[in-house]
Amino acid sequence: MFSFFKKKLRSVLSSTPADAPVQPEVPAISDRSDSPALPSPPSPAPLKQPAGNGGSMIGSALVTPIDIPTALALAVAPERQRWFGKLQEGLRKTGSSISTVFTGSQIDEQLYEDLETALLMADTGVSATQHLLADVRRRVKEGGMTHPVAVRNALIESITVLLKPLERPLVIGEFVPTVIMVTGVNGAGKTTSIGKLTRHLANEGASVLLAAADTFRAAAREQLSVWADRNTVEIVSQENGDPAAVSFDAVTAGKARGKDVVLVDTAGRLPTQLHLMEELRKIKRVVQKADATAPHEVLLVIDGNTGQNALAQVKAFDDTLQLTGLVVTKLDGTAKGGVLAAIALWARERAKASPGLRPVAVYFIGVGEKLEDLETFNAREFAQALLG
Ligand SMILES: Nc1nc2c(ncn2[C@@H]2O[C@H](COP(=O)(O)OP(=O)(O)OP(=O)(O)O)[C@@H](O)[C@H]2O)c(=O)[nH]1
Repeated sequence: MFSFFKKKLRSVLSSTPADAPVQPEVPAISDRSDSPALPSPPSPAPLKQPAGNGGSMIGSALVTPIDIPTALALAVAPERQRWFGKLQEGLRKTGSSISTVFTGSQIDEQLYEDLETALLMADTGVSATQHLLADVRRRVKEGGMTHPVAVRNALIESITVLLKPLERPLVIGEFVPTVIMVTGVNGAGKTTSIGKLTRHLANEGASVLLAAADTFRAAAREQLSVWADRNTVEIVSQENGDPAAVSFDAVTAGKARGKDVVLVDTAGRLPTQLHLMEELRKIKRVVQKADATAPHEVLLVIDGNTGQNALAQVKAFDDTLQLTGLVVTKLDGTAKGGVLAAIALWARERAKASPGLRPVAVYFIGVGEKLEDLETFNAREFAQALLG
């Protein structure tokens, strides 16, 4: 069983740099009742009460508890095996054309040519395709392999090794609150993913404050609320307000109320909309003003179905914001799942070119619209599901 989040003790981590590599196997938030996983929240600061609506004011923003119908019972965490089945099913379109390459009886140049074509068709991109081909050839040679099935296994290894650096758990608890800024193009799955994350966090006992910095779309707040858990989630919103001001107010409120997590939902935008990209930069800057250590995560949600276009988004948003992580949605039914390999190669080159930057992780991947359709990313599992 995989934990959805990794928790860290603030005291333990005070000697650890924020960008230090994360070590695996730390207890999950779910065992917080047995361990001092998350520091006790400080006493909430008194908040200004607005007249007559039951909410409270943080700066100019109204903070109101979200009312969720009780019929929405908390979902039980899915078994990983069931998830693997879903992932395999979701990646079938991408994987099946690659797998047919290995149905012959010998390893020859034709096989490598077919593999190259299949990887390119899966939107792996030229560089990652060349990288994988060279690595597979080396493995085949060094291993003295003679049967195409062995090439398939070599490819699983090559993909696993390439993707491995992207595999890192999202850490909650090192900072209180952990401020997570979520960005992406319109329709990538931001609000849905934030909703799922919120629900998982709430299920594990973490208190969450949502900043509705998507001030364009009124429905975004309602969309979030159906995922949220009664009493553990509050939302800071401001109709037609300034997204940076909403974010500032939310982080301030999160600190005052000792929330475990503040999730900042931003409006969708294209990297070509420069003024909107500048607005994201401003949100990040203003969040930093509210908490000098924040944002602790800057996530980009990408639609896996958009293949190489998703890679272009990653590069553009990273240039603007210095991303720390990705959520890759809509890997169900896509023929373009190879883009993960392209992202991994980009991340590797980024780490070489800018060793001072925090590496970009793929924290979660999504294969559908339900809560259980978003899970933590695991490199080997992904490679096996792809070619399984
Ligand atoms: N098939 C599939 N659909 C998904 C997945 N994740 C999200 N969706 C759907 O994608 C659509 C867009 O999702 P939203 O969460 O509204 O996207 P958004 O990025 O917040 O959109 P904007 O607020 O317009 O920027 C919705 O219909 C979601 O249900 C996924 O993993 N698989």
